[in-house]
Amino acid sequence: MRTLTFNIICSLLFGFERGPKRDECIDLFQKMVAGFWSVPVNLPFTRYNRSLRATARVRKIVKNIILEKKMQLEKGASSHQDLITCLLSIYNDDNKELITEEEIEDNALFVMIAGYETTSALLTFLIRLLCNNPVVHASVLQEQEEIAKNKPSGESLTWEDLAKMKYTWRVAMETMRIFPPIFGAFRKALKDIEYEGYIIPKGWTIFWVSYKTHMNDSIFPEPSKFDPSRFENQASIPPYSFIPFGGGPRICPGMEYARIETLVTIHYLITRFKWKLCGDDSFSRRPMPEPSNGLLVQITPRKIL
Ligand code: HEM
Repeated sequence: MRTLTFNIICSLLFGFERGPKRDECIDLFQKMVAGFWSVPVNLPFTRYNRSLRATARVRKIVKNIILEKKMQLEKGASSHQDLITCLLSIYNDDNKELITEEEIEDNALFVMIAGYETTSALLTFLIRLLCNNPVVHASVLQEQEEIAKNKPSGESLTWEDLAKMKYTWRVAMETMRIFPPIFGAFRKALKDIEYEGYIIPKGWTIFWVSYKTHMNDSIFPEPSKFDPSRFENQASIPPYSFIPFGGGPRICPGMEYARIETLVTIHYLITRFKWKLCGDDSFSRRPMPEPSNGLLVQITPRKIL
């Protein structure tokens, strides 16, 4: 799933298509991300050191992509090909580039990271859940087959089709409630806040934890039960209580992208394949939730409608 989300983000956001360069990049990228949560000891044999070296090479690749795009733009290519060409084409009133190449490089890397392990964690846990829960699997399959059978063979999914995937998205939301890919983030208290008898002074840094809120039984009754129907009436869920994507002005800007990526992937997976779990079912957080020994599945093609 990580390879899939990485490839999607590369081709959609950077116009970086299939090929040996992209394959090299995913390998480097995995080494880079592995070092984010390592002890920062910079010696040749450490994970941290491998991550630093991989980061330098990924940066070089992204820098070259930016230069290539810049040349294409100078030759009259469209400024709306991908994220990089859009960022390169933002000018100030004096017709000067508003964002430096270094900033574009940083943004490109940040978006790659933010959209890589998050959606892949959601997809992995959805695949696991669909194995373990035949009733939910049957309902998702029914919804997706209904959409597939009304399309001429080979026609891509449309926005209208995505809007029809209501049950599938409720299953994804319930999956994120129980296994939020990001377990929390930092905020700064703008004023003194009283919380359950404690004062959090203005200026303090707060770490909000989505899992705790999602498991609060006064908001989500029987919180350990997997029940997608709790999202049928979303107006009944109090604001800032379902927060897999965070909230407020810094809410995840990739939320819609993640929804589309998830729905499209599940559509093709469930209508074309059957799968069953082969390995053990345990998982841990490192810090993303992930199956402890990978999610081993046996996958077989289904008869396509
Ligand atoms: C299931 C998938 C995803 C989940 C659960 C998720 C979750 C989150 C969360 C919890 C935050 C912090 C929000 C806050 O502080 O309030 C965040 C921020 C962010 N996400 Fe996502 N995300 C997902 C997918 C993506 C994708 C696909 C992209 C890009 C294509 C993306 C780009 C970002 C960026 C750029 C930020 C930083 C926003 C800022 O600081 O202003 N995310 N995400």
